[in-house]
Amino acid sequence: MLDRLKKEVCEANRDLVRHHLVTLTWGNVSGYDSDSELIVIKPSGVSYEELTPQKMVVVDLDGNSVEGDLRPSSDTATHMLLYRSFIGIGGITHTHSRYGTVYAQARCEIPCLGTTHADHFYGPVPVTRPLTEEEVETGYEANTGAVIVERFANLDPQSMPAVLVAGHAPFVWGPSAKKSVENAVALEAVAEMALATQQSTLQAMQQGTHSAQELESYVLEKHYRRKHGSAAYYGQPSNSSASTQY
Ligand SMILES: O=C(CO)[C@@H](O)[C@@H](O)COP(=O)(O)O
Repeated sequence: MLDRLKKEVCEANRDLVRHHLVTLTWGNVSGYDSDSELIVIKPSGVSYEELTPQKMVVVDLDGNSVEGDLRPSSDTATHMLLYRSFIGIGGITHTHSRYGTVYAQARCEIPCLGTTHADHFYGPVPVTRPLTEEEVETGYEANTGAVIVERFANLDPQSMPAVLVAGHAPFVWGPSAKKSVENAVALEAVAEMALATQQSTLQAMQQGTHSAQELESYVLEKHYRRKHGSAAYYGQPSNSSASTQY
């Protein structure tokens, strides 16, 4: 059952290492099959090198184990809530990638400072509020999902396929497990560039004479729409990234 998805999710998890997005086992990828309403997710604490499609864990949207001998990722309840809330997403990647996590720990959104960012994310990458002590004690992982969903009350998860959980790290999604990893790669790249941009102007910012310049909204609009939606014209006609919504 779900053999193709298990293979894709296994490869997507292994790709986290290839893209230098994880240290030790600090990250996980899942994929969602909308027909069966089942989630395939990395087993908790297992090294990426050891992963095989057979070791992937299958759970339903209530967290019941459906297949697999290993315990699923400790973040499974967060993934479950995102699949329930952001209808249409097919993959989720959670990492502690360095620059994305620096912004999450600073509890700062990643500002949209240039077209590299605008090509991929339609505006600043948002940061959640911190969880309360009660939320941590009464269902930490599910409540991590809840603060993400709360933050997206006025945001579109299609045009903004990423979030920073305050004091924690990024969660990124997409139409498939593979695409969610690609979005995590993009997030890390724009976070690194934004930090370098902000640091290079830091002295002037401290003196109050300069601040990092946010990208003009019309350039953001142009770059995002070149790659996303019905008016997209980036890439080749058969290239799905030209019409991909996430
Ligand atoms: O966020 C964290 C740790 O802070 C976890 O995502 C990370 O260690 C991965 O956990 P799993 O091995 O997927 O259970």
